[in-house]
Amino acid sequence: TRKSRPQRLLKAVEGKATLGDPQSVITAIDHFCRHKEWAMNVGDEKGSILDSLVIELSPVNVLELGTYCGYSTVRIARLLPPGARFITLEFNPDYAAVARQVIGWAGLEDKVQLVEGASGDWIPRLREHFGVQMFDLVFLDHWKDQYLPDTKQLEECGLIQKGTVLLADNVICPGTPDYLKYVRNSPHYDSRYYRSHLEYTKVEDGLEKSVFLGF
Ligand SMILES: Cc1cc(-c2n[nH]c(CCNC(=O)c3cc(-c4ccc(F)cc4)cc(O)c3O)n2)ccn1
Ligand SMILES: [Mg+2]
Repeated sequence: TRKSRPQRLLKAVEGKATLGDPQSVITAIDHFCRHKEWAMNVGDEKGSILDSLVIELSPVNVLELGTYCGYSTVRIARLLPPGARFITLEFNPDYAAVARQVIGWAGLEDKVQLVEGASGDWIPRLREHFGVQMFDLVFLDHWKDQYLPDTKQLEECGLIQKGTVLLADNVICPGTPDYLKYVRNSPHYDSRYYRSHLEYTKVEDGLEKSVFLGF
């Protein structure tokens, strides 16, 4: 059967990128998605905003919801300080299989723990299973209707604490209206919108950065 889009994206990485060079993997994926086939990676424009926030935060414990092909996983992992811990959750086994190879091609497999399964099932188990107490940064990029319930579950499990930064992709397109209303109206979050565009297009989209102020 014909290869899937993630598999074709992986072929583009293997054909163009240099093994062990994260930037070349990022460049190869952006080139493929801009000139060959669009794919739902965070992309280079929003990716640069993500980079600057990761550099500024220098987080030790990072959670990503929605690995997809591992593009944002590579963008984040390449900037983490030594000894940082990065867990990324992927629901779709085919996406996860491609992401493992993309992350491996970037030489970042030792920095990332890719966990397969639904966010709702894994969040309550992250502390006892991975020994993580709280996250400094959570990148939300999975099913858009899952952003709010998963944020509430992370709060209830104590994995979001004072100072934790939530960074949400696609708050305009496809849109996460209930999540946006929650973080913007809650007295427990200081929220800010970084205006940008839907990856590889001129359509408006952006990232919402929300700092938890504690209960
Ligand atoms: C752990 C866990 C993980 C997941 C999970 N893993 N991977 C995903 C993918 C989610 N991402 C998207 O759907 C998405 C869509 C668009 C888009 C599409 C079509 C358009 F026309 C315009 C925009 C753009 C984007 O940037 C997106 O990120 N979900 C799900 C559940 N549990
Ligand atoms: Mg996205």
